[in-house]
Amino acid sequence: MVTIKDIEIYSVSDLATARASPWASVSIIVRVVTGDGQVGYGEAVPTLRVNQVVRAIEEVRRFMIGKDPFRIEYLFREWYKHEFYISRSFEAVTAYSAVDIALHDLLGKYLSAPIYQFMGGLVNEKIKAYANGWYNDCVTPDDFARKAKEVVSMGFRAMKFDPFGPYFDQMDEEGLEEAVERVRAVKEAVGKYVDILIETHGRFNVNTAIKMVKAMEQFNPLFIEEPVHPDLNFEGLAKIKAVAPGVRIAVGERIISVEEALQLLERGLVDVLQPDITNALGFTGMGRIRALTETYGIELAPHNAFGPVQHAATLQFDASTYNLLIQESFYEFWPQWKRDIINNAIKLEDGYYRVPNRPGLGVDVNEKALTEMRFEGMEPFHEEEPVWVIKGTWKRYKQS
Ligand SMILES: O=C(O)C(=O)CC(O)[C@H](O)CO
Ligand SMILES: [Mg+2]
Repeated sequence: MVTIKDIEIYSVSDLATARASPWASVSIIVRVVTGDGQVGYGEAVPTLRVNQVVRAIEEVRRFMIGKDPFRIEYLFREWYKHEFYISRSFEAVTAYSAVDIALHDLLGKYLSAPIYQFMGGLVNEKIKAYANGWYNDCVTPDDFARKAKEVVSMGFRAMKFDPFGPYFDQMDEEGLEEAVERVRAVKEAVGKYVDILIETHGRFNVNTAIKMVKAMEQFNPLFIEEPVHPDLNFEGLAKIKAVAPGVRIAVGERIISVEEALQLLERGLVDVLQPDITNALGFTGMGRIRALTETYGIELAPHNAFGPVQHAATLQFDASTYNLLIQESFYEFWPQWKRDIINNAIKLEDGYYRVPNRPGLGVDVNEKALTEMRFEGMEPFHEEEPVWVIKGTWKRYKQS
């Protein structure tokens, strides 16, 4: 019988080159090794949790060693039985998600099949992507317009950005005006047929979010994301739906269970769900969430903001997903060290990624990079600019 011999955990970074994405300036990669020498890779969420997540993966490792890696559903159920807080703990969930991704990678390698083959088979050979991480240091509308044009020239037909500068909870009239001007500049720069997606990062209280959504409706965004604070704010989302029923609302990057997805869906408050394979229980959780969204007639736009193993895993999931709207990608805007973690990059062609059809995740992890880039400790913390924004954008450009 094939058994799990070890789970190696690699925190990797080169803080000197941390660019647009402070929350992902460290990548947490797991490497599951079997007794007969095969390896599978997974990835976990770092966002100001690196040390805690590494400890949580060590706990999953304690349970996994000696087990049969192919009993994927059984292993999840067994760990669910032991891990008392798995329905409540982000750290417990991202730790398990990373290992679940690696188990699928392993299974694919043993079966000589890409993961999409046993997630339902190939539905989409090419995945439409939207760019994120492209607008670091953009402050004025001109800054945004210039970079947006560069994004289009790379082939992207869709892009997401957060135009809200340094506002949190509330936003005054000047703040709203600045945000509207930034969005208008991007829309004019990219033209009618390139989609714009407005990121809010769960910043606003309900009253502010309502004003914001009404002001942004004129730009026909593909969706507006996390318009209110992210604590499953059903009442807030309901008020937004009531005043702007035609605006598509996306949420879900922070959900950690299928049950949380259900709570959003059954209330009819969400138009696009954004589960993340690294914090929604890996392929096991994503498959269940996908079935739910199909039942409710909701589209998926998986969140994908951390690293290259997540990127490859998400594309495998997308390949077998019929109700896929669009796929987020930071890949083109990552620093080189992060791109180097994968040897055979998945290239963007006219705004689409072609899904690799090689076994497992379909990519080769650069093991040398994992050891050379080893990093101990947490990501940088910045008093003025929260870790979750694109670097250099927590600013106003008008001085009142
Ligand atoms: O990619 C997104 O949609 C984000 O919101 C990016 C982040 O700030 C990130 O996910 C924080 O962990
Ligand atoms: Mg987001």
